[in-house]
Amino acid sequence: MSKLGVVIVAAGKGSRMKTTESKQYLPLGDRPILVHTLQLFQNICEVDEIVLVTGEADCDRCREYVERYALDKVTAVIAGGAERQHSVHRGLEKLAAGTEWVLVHDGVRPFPAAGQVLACWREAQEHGAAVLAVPVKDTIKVVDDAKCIQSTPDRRSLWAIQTPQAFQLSLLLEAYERAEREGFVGTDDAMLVERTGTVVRVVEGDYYNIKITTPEDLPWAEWILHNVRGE
Ligand SMILES: Nc1ccn([C@@H]2O[C@H](COP(=O)(O)OP(=O)(O)OP(=O)(O)O)[C@@H](O)[C@H]2O)c(=O)n1
Ligand SMILES: C[C@](O)(CO)[C@H](O)COP(=O)(O)O
Repeated sequence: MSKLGVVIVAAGKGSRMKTTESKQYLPLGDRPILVHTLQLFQNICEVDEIVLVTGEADCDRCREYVERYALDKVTAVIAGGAERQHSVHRGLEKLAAGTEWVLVHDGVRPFPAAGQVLACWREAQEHGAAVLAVPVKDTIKVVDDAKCIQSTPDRRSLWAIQTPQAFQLSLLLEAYERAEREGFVGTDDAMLVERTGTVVRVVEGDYYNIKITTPEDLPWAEWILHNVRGE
């Protein structure tokens, strides 16, 4: 039976949110944003294990959440690193022996649809690596430091990449170890796999799977919680 592990990263400072409390702990409905995310993966029966990576100072508080919300798939709460990539790497190394597949997910994305999470995993099972994404709606342009437009990529080829990102664990660990050896730091996990020559597939998700990043995202998240995810 292939074991599926999830690494949820929540060790960032949330600086763009401009709050003293790190954004992953801000309330969404009656509980922290991070708890919603943890509960979503807890409730996917195919998930065998969850490793939570958070700030050093927040490990005890997260262990309390694990107890309070009966998150019994959380097998470890560990401290992250300076960059998201470092946090993910620490989480990967904590997964149980025998874990064949891994989903890497942002703790501040509480709304992926469970069916789409599983579709992403199925695609990775077939091809080794897959990510959830949505077609961009705006025209995207490359702009230089002087704020002058340099080019306009064809919008039909542009996708906004989300998480979870799904991988065969051995493939992702190899990519992480190579990136570390070469001093490469990317902004998502797929980048590290792409640079090894492995093709990463996209699975179309939905626009509700937002990454809560700036203050404007908070009322939108409350709306999604009450009007889409049915709380
Ligand atoms: N060193 C880091 C940086 C980020 N993350 C996590 O990666 C996810 C996506 O990162 P982002 O939205 O950029 O969060 P922050 O880095 O906290 O935000 P900011 O860039 O505004 O500081 C978040 O769940 C964040 O907690 C992490 O675990 N470790
Ligand atoms: C991983 C990610 O959510 C994919 O869109 C995004 O790259 C995270 O970026 P951040 O700056 O760490 O939020």
